[in-house]
Amino acid sequence: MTEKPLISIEALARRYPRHGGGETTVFEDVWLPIAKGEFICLIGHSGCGKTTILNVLAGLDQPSAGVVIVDGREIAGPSLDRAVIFQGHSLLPWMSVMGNVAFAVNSRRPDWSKDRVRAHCQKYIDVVHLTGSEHKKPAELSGGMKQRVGIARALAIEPKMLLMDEPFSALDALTRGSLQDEVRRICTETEQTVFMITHDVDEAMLLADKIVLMTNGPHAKIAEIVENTLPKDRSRTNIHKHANYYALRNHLLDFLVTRSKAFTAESGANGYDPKKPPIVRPGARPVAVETGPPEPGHAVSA
Ligand SMILES: Nc1ncnc2c1ncn2[C@@H]1O[C@H](COP(=O)(O)OP(=O)(O)OP(=O)(O)O)[C@@H](O)[C@H]1O
Repeated sequence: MTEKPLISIEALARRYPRHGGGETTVFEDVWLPIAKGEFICLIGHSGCGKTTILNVLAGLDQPSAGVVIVDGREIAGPSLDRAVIFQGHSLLPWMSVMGNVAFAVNSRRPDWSKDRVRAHCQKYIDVVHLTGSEHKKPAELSGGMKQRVGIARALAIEPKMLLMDEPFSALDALTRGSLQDEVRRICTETEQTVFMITHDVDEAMLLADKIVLMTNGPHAKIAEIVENTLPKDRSRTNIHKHANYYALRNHLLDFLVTRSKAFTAESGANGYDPKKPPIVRPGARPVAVETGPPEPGHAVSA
């Protein structure tokens, strides 16, 4: 990354006191630059600290060491610059769809007129295809529709960064698929910067520009940053037809099944530097070699 990142996670660590004395280091030495408009998915086994990192980015948790810099400033607490979409939709049950979105927009733009807020909210309600349901209360909506309201609400405050913690995991497969497509379309169109946690390799391959792989905890770290080598115009229906699909998928699965456990030994042999985790492009030809047919397997660059 040559330009200055929008967000910079630097030397982040989280420790908790251990029963009986001492402390447990969940993760440490986590470094990650995130460029404006980038869609990042974080993948790692349960307990490696993904949600904790997201909470630190949101300003809802304090790191034990390290900082998060957004637009050149260290973050200190929550901000409407960083909107969070959780697994549960956390809507205000007594308010309509419009009311829920407007509530957030009013907090962000207290100087806006009622009409301006309404028009702005309507734009995002339309974007998530909830036109016609503006007056409905959460109890009248399906799980997928509620999640759409959560997405519209987060997007409507036009945050610098959208944070999502497994936002689709509680949905049925059909709803999940169509919402994934919508989120991808919206984030691409609006150049939204996104940091998302998922356990789903296929979801990460569809949505992310970069897939950040974490080693198992305790003492978890970023093992690799995997660049998505599939074309930008990918969709759920054509993604598996691309030549890089299996190289990318197999690389991610191999990491999760095998390499995430043995990473300490592997990294010791390879001169791993947590400040600059290796950048991997499965299926792509090595960046320095621009002639000849694409290489099989995957290329690695530091
Ligand atoms: N308040 C706390 N006190 C002690 N330990 C905690 C506390 N909060 C979290 N932890 C521990 O920190 C570790 C990381 O938790 P976190 O929820 O961030 O992991 P995760 O990678 O998001 O897991 P999952 O994929 O299961 O959601 C866990 O082992 C958890 O037990």
